[in-house]
Amino acid sequence: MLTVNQLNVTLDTLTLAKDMSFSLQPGKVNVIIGPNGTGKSTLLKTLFGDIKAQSGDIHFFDQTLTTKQLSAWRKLFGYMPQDIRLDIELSVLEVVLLGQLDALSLRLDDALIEQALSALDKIGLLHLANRSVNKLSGGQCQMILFAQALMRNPKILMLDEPVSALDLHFQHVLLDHLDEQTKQQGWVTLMVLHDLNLAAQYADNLLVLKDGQLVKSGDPKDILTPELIKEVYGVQAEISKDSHGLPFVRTIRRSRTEVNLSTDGKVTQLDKGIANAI
Ligand SMILES: Nc1ncnc2c1ncn2[C@@H]1O[C@H](COP(=O)(O)OP(=O)(O)OP(=O)(O)O)[C@@H](O)[C@H]1O
Repeated sequence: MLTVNQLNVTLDTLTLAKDMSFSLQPGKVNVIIGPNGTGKSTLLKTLFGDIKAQSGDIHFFDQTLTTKQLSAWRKLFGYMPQDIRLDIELSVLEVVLLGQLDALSLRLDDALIEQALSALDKIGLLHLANRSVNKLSGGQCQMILFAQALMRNPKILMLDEPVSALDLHFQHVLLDHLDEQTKQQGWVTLMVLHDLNLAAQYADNLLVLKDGQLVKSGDPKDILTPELIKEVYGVQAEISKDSHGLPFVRTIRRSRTEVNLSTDGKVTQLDKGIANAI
């Protein structure tokens, strides 16, 4: 179990985690949602030990995150940060193998190569194995980084917006594989998603963040409501059920009168207010 107790993180003058506490169970997919700039990536970086919290503690069963034992702590993780570009002269297979960097420092054997090829095969990208990564599309890069994170054989898998560049097909390939492996391997999986419908379909546990605070957490079926969406995003939404009985969120645009668009396309006072809020 990954446990966070009374976590406080401030960067410059911004409070990005305020007395945050939660526990994440093995074998469960946990999804963080929340507005831009609210501290989602900061939370992942703090859990990974990239950002130091002002106070609070983080445990994985009997292991504790400390500066002294950072490298042992990081061995627990497969971590796919946000928006990484692969601007290097390596093949896809080599980049996936880098997920096993610790093993590589000893020896690169056939079993490791088989594992890397099998990881690519399972996500439908075996045909790219010998391609140079700096010639891949943005979505292909994202899938390759996912395969690399899987190669770590992690206990904790963290992904920051892993489907942001993916088409509909690959969104589901990645998330189905993630869900299946999380359950089979007993990983603690934690990812950031912006798409509330994907979050509702794949989260066993949803963590809703706003302004560095954990506003709500739980089963999406229980906690996703129009009121919550209005509170967190300031957007009107309707929620129905999909064919699996999962919440389906439909957001509703503001009327033209509300938006108060000027006919000549100039930004109005109301639009400026929205831009400032962002
Ligand atoms: N190292 C840093 N020093 C100072 N401020 C930072 C630092 N890293 C991030 N921030 C600020 O902290 C805020 C939260 O950033 P973070 O990346 O955690 O947001 P987020 O919720 O992941 O947003 P998004 O959905 O846009 O990716 C932002 O205002 C960002 O500018």
